[in-house]
Amino acid sequence: MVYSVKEIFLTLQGEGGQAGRVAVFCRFTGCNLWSGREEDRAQAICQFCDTDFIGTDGTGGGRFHNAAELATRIAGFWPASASPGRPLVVFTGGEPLLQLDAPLITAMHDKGFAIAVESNGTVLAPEGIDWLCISPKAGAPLAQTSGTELKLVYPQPGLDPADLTGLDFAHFWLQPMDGPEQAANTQAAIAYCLQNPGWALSLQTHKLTGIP
Ligand SMILES: C[S@@+](CC[C@H](N)C(=O)[O-])C[C@H]1O[C@@H](n2cnc3c(N)ncnc32)[C@H](O)[C@@H]1O
Ligand SMILES: Nc1nc2[nH]cc(C(=O)O)c2c(=O)[nH]1
Ligand code: SF4
Ligand SMILES: [Mg+2]
Repeated sequence: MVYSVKEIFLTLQGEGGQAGRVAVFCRFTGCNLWSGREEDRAQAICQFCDTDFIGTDGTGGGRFHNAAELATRIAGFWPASASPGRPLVVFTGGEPLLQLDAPLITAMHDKGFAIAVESNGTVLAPEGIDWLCISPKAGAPLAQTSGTELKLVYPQPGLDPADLTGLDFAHFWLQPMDGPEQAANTQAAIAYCLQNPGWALSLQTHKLTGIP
């Protein structure tokens, strides 16, 4: 398997239940719900994406010819330190489950990494993911109905949070949709959580702090 990677970087997980934890982010190229080109956004299934996932030209990006090569590159971003903690990689994109496979999961575990994934849930996840975050999209079929956390970008016309609470997740987050209505969306998400305490607020803390 050749892996196409937009970028690899060390940062703090900004969102969800692991916010604040140091992680190596590996952002795969490509998504099944949008081409990534601005001229296609209005026709895309997912129209609010905040991410550039085209190409392999980002920091640490490239084409990796096997799992060992990519795992070695990812592990190289973890700091050598007196307090190394448990290394964590977050596979995202684009849609990471179009590329993440069993050999890469095994290669990361062999290097001592815990594996987190950010997925839109349209593709079934392989075995062995330690922290699976699913973020459903209105108009896209949800195939992966279990995981660690469900993180719903809110609001999405046609996707009511109440229709998701029966799914098999340990945590349910509402994440305000970033964009021109970000302030109003944040207030709406807070109001929804206050009336529906099964949901908690996820802020994109990396944007608040200005880190990647
Ligand atoms: C860029 S996506 C990549 C992973 C995967 N394709 C997905 O959608 O879950 C990473 C996370 O950012 C969220 N996200 C994307 N655009 C957003 C926006 N405008 N406001 C808030 N969250 C957003 C997604 O829902 C997802 O949870
Ligand atoms: N710091 C930081 N945290 C994140 N959590 C999910 C992200 C993503 O784009 O998948 C993301 C991201 O892009 N940066
Ligand atoms: S599914 Fe994820 S990566 Fe794809 S366009 Fe939507 S938010 Fe962006
Ligand atoms: Mg992001």
